Amino acid sequence: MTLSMRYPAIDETHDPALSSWVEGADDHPDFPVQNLPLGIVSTGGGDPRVGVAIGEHVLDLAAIAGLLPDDGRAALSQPSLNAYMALRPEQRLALRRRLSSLLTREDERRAIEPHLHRASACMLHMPARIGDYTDFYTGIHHAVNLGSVFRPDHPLLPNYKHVPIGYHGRASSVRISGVPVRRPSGQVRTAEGTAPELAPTRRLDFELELGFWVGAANRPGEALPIERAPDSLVGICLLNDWSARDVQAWEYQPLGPFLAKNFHTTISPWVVTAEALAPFRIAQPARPEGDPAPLPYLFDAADQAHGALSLDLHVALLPRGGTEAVPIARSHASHMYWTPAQLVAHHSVGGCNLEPGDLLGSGTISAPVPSGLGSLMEMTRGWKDPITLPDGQSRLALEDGDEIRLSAVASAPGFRSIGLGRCDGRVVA
Ligand SMILES: O=C(O)/C=C/C(=O)CC(=O)CC(=O)O
Ligand SMILES: [Ca+2]
Ligand SMILES: [Mg+2]
Repeated sequence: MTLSMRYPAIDETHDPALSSWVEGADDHPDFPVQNLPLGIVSTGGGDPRVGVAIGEHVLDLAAIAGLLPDDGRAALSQPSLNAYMALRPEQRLALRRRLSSLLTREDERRAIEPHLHRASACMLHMPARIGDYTDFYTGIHHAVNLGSVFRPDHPLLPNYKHVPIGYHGRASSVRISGVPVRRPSGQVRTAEGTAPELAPTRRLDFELELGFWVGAANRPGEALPIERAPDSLVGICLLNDWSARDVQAWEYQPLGPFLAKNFHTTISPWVVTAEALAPFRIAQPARPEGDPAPLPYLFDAADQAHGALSLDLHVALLPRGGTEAVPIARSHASHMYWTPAQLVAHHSVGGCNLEPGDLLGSGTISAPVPSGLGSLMEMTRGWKDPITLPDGQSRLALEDGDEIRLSAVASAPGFRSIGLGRCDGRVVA
């Protein structure tokens, strides 16, 4: 195996000239035939099943199981993608190639077209049963910004550049795009030195993150070497780690975030596969001069050469009562200090078994510029400077009725861009 083959290769399914017979798919910003993301959908009150997004349509894979590769087909007749995520890389690749051919070849159209549904008529469900969700802290600019508010004396703690920092999140409250986000109550202190009270959070915030879906990985007690980590990264999504910052500020020491971040996490419902991402892998930016080299278990030359992602990330706010979402931040996935493979290698190094359907959050991905901040706590410089919206409203924290929309586009010269779909959540009282 050559170094560059750790991740799926670019093949005929990424050809920018490929055209689908599905009406409108070629012009769709997120889901042209070069993407083929998988999700769980139902139509007309039917059972949830595996579907693939193509333009404004969804193809029901359970209904065309007979046309899919024999090896691995059973994984696609399930009400979740956990079995798909457990497939071997070559099985996942064979499925993608078959789907690409079915949706581009005119001679397949008659057999396939009856099983296409308009996306607007489909209900989307959680893509997988998430056994465990872990949130990392790889956005180094976010870590510096947040640290300067929480711990002005040491914004970046001395471990940051040696160990991928993370915390075990809460899988049960991860929800797909569109599910309203109820403002949580929690213990807060109104002023330093006063007694805490139980109150609805006054510092509700969002976090711009990517989610990494884990597939077949390691057995309990066995570390997964970084060289094999790419096989376990089956796809990505957008992730908004809603945060109650006043609760967080009071509760987080010494064990880290707890109730401040476990009430609701929003993800985009489509799994954009590792295979689809082949053209969008880039080198991990070189560590600044003077930063420590990662320990050997976190270092792989191929991962450094291909393990980062070329994804533009966007945040928009649709304010309460508003009709138009306002762009409030734009960042890029290359601001992650650690690659997804490094996160997997680190998570498993002590023998913790990762399972198909586990979800890893990147941590908030802020860019090192004022227009690229991935949370309100950063944009307001620690609740000091409100942001002003075009309609004259201003915000320090999110208000009831506000909606946050995350989006992302993968692009590379010579390839068709693909998107991650929607990751929206509206705050309710
Ligand atoms: O104490 C801190 O520095 C802050 C920690 C977090 O907010 C945890 C978190 O969700 C990290 C992230 O999204 O980058
Ligand atoms: Ca987070
Ligand atoms: Mg758990």
